Amino acid sequence: MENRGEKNSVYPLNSYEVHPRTKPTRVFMFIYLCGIIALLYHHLTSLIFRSNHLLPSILLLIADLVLSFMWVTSQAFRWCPIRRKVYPENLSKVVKEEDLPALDVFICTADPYKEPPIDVVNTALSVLAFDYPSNKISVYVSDDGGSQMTLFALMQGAKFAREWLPFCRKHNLSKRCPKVVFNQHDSDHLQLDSLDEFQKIKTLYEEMTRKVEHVMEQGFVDDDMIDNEKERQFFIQWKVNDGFTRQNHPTVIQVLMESLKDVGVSGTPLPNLIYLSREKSKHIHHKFKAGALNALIRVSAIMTSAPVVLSLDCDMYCNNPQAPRLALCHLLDPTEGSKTAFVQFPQRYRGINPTDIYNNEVTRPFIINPEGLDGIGTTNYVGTGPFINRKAFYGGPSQSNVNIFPGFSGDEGDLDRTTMSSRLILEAANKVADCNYEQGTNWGITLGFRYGSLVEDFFTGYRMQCEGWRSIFCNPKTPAFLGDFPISLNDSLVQVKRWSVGLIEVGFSKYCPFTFGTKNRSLLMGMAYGFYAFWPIWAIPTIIYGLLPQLCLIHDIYLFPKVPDQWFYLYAYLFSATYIQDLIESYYVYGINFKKWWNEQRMWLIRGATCYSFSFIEFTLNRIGISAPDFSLTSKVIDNEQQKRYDQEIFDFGVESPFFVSLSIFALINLISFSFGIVKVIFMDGKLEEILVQLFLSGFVLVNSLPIYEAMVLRKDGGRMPTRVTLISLLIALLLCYGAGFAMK
Ligand SMILES: O=c1ccn([C@@H]2O[C@H](COP(=O)(O)OP(=O)(O)O[C@H]3O[C@H](CO)[C@@H](O)[C@H](O)[C@H]3O)[C@@H](O)[C@H]2O)c(=O)[nH]1
Ligand SMILES: [Mn+2]
Repeated sequence: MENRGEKNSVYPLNSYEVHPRTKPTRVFMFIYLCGIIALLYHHLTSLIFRSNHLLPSILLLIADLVLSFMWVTSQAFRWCPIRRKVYPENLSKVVKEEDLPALDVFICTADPYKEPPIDVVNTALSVLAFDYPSNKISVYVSDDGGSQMTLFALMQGAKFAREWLPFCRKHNLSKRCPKVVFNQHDSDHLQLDSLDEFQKIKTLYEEMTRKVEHVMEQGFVDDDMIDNEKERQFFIQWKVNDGFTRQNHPTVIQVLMESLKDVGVSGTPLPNLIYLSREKSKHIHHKFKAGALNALIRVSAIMTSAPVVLSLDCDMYCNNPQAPRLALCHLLDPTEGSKTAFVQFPQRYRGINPTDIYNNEVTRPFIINPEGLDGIGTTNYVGTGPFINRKAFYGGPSQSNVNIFPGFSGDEGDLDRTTMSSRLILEAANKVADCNYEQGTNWGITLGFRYGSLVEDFFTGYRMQCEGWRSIFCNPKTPAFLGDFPISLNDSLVQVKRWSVGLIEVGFSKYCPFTFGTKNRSLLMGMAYGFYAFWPIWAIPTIIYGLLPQLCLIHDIYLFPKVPDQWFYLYAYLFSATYIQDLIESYYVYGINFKKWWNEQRMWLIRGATCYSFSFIEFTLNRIGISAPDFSLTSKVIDNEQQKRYDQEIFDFGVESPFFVSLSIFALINLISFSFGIVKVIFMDGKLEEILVQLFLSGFVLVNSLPIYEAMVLRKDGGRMPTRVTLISLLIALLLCYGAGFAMK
């Protein structure tokens, strides 16, 4: 095992080691590659010499070509995975507390009804309470929902913060998100004599929650919810503008807490808290989250311009107040720090059920692959949880003096930042949040978050790396941030569909990783990012292997080598080796138990049969102008019924979604084909050795589909498969079974 991270320094900030599995993995890579080449050879010879079922043979060849392509490109993740350690205890020896860099935190929210304002407040409070000098923290909340309720909630949050932040510090709480602290009745770690204090602050929190809920019920901020004239002024824009809607409204910037003016109950300084709702107009596209973040970058550049930026989704609260110090162990590294664009903490979630039925943890792309990318210096950006070097938004690591405010009369460097809420500062900040400010500038092209993909995070991180920046994966035992995730199958698939559309957008752009990435960075990076950019093509082998052998079986067409045939063993090897390697990696290296792993592979099949193929259709429709890209925000509101089913690990169908029609068709065709095969072998003298592979494939899908059959016939609850979906899929499945005979023969 190597340990190349520990520099000559007496006080190292970080170190890393290469995974011990790297060498055996490379040997396996070579053996498996030989298997793939043999398989493709077999395909070609059978196509040329024994082409009795031309169409199915070509389709199988296509499926295997796609699988081979994905396998080859994904080896970039396995080439040199590393694991890092940080030594935050050494930070104080390298940099004085007062010299720590300032931190601007961006929190994005977009809809008060899908993202409850009280949760946004909780996220903001958890970050305001970082174990970091208060006067160096500025939290900016971007509200794309343009909602007075969200502003009201944050205003209440700022009042509560005056009590909460000193309280966290005094008792050195290890969790600082109020909702979490109060929910788990976690007062154990407090001294007995401070329990009173705990109760008192809990009551304050509950009062705040009640007020916010009341305003949510009303749908607006009533005068009697406001304490004084100053607060009334906060909401003036909603009052004077009759046409204030979420899509059409002026910029609202409100400084809710100002470090230099405000102090907490104990006289300690407080961080800055700023509410921003950028200007929106129906006539100018707002570019979703990327647009919101670019407005945040500019506004914060005017108001505080901290060298380090943290970007969070509104549901991602801080679970470890040490997080900034962990990130600084990399960003302040004497040799590598200045080349580092961002330090990414993984997306982790709270409340995942024990076997993670929808594979929300997506361990492979979120934990396993990033360790591989880290080894080649190009960890991917996942939108929430990265600590970013502000310079990386403005150009490559060697670039300097970039004008980030084109067309701006005042020089932002000249602005006096000592009073953040001065008229001049606020005027400038308002100007750069205008919806037409970016027109004719490089924002979204070479500056800030790049436009053109629904996964602005992936795209922007990738472009930074092509400019020469490196990035780092930091995955401490105690997750730094925890977030929400969709708890119904349909919502989960809708989310993955959005990601898929975004990824294909990158794949089919002029920045295609295979060409642009390889040229500007490295072959391994081009392969890894290319793998992601074409991720949804996994749909092709899933559809072919999930339907074709089954339909052929029904029509007595046998596609695979018979059992004692040498080629049969090749198929058996390739199939089992991938599954076993995946299982070993998941189980031994990442501690994922068998059930979780099984559910994970099931979700890959489900995604292949639903959202991946739908994302291709959506991407095509967007390209030819029939539809437009849509962000389809994930709802973070909890439906009690759904939550109950989720906690009991019961699949939640319930809605009449086209995804479920597609899924049911797969389930039914495989059921029919498997039954047919069994009947054939037992009662009609069918030869098992001839149909074994096809029977196995049907059986494999069948076992994976058990929850679907159950939801179709046995269940009565709200999460059952809607009857219409079952009937429509049955009809289509029967038609396909019948029609396949004509097509294949
Ligand atoms: O027009 C928009 C749309 C979304 N958001 C915010 O974007 C975040 C992510 O939205 P969510 O619906 O939760 O999507 P997820 O799929 O959970 O988000 C993942 O995927 C996104 C890219 O599709 C990344 O931006 C996110 O960081 C990443 O967590 C939320 O905070 C939203 O408030 C905006 O600010 N403006
Ligand atoms: Mn989310």
